[in-house]
Amino acid sequence: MSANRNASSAAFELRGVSKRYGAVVALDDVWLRFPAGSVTALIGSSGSGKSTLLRMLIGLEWPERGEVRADGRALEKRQVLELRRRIGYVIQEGGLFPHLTALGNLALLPHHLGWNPQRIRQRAEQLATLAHLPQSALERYPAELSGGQRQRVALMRGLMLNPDALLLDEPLGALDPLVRHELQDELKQIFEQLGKTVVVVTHDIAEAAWFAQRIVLMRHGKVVQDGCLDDLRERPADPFVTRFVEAQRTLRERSA
Ligand SMILES: Nc1ncnc2c1ncn2[C@@H]1O[C@H](COP(=O)(O)OP(=O)(O)OP(=O)(O)O)[C@@H](O)[C@H]1O
Repeated sequence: MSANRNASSAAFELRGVSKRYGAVVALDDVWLRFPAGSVTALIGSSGSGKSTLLRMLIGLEWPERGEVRADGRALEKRQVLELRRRIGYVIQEGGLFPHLTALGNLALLPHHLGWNPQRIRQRAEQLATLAHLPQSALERYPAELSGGQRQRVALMRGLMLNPDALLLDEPLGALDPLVRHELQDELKQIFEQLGKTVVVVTHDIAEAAWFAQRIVLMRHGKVVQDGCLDDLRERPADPFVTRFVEAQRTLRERSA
C-alpha cells in the first residue's frame, strides 16, 4: 500500500495461511496475492472463510500457520494500529455507533489523530458528495437514516483517512434489491475513481463480476478457483464451481 506502486507490488499476500476455530477449519493453506490498485471479489458459500480472510488482512485475526504480508513485509502485531489507519474496513450493516450522528461516527478516528473539527467536516462533506449522501444527513443519527444511507456513511467512514486499501465485507448484504442495485453502481464508480486496492466479499456472483474482473471462489477454507467470470462459467476448476454458478441463475433462466 505504499505510494510507490508498481505492477509487481502486492498490497496484500497470504502465504500458506491456515486458521482453525476449535475443530472448525476456517482457512486451509490459502495462497493469494492482491496487487496494489487491484479490485478482487471474494465469493463462496456461508462459512467458507471469506470474512476470516478479510479480517486477517487488517490484523483482526492471526494465522495459525503461514504468513500474511502487507506491502511486501510480514505483518506484525506491533504494526497493526498503523496498518488500520491505511485500510478502510466496511462491514455489513455498517457497524455505526447509534449514539453518534453520522458526522460523529465519521469523526471518531480523525479526531483521535488530532484533526481539527473544520478539517473533519470538510472531509466528511467531500465524501458525502462522492457517496451521494445528502449533506443534511451528516447531522442525523443512524436510526434516522435509511439502510442505504447508513451503508453510505459506513463507506465514507472507511474512506475518511484516504486509505490505500478498502476491505468490504458484504457491504450491500442487508439492503433491499433496488437500493442494492443503485449502490452497486456507485461503489463500482468509486472503486474506479479512487484506484485503491479493493477486496470485496459477497455471496452474489453477479455482484462479484460487476465489481471485479478477478473473482476468488472459496469453499471450506480453500480457494477453489481464482479467475474471471468466464473462467468460472466455462472453465470450472471443480464441479462445485458449476454448482455454485448454477445455483445463482437469473430469474429469467428460472422461469424459462
Ligand atoms: N470467532 C469465531 N469463533 C468460532 N468459529 C468461528 C469464528 N469466526 C468464524 N468461525 C467459523 O469459521 C468458519 C469460517 O467463517 P467465516 O465467517 O470466515 O466464513 P464466511 O465465508 O465469511 O461466512 P458468511 O458468508 O456466512 O459470513 C465458519 O465455520 C465459522 O463458523
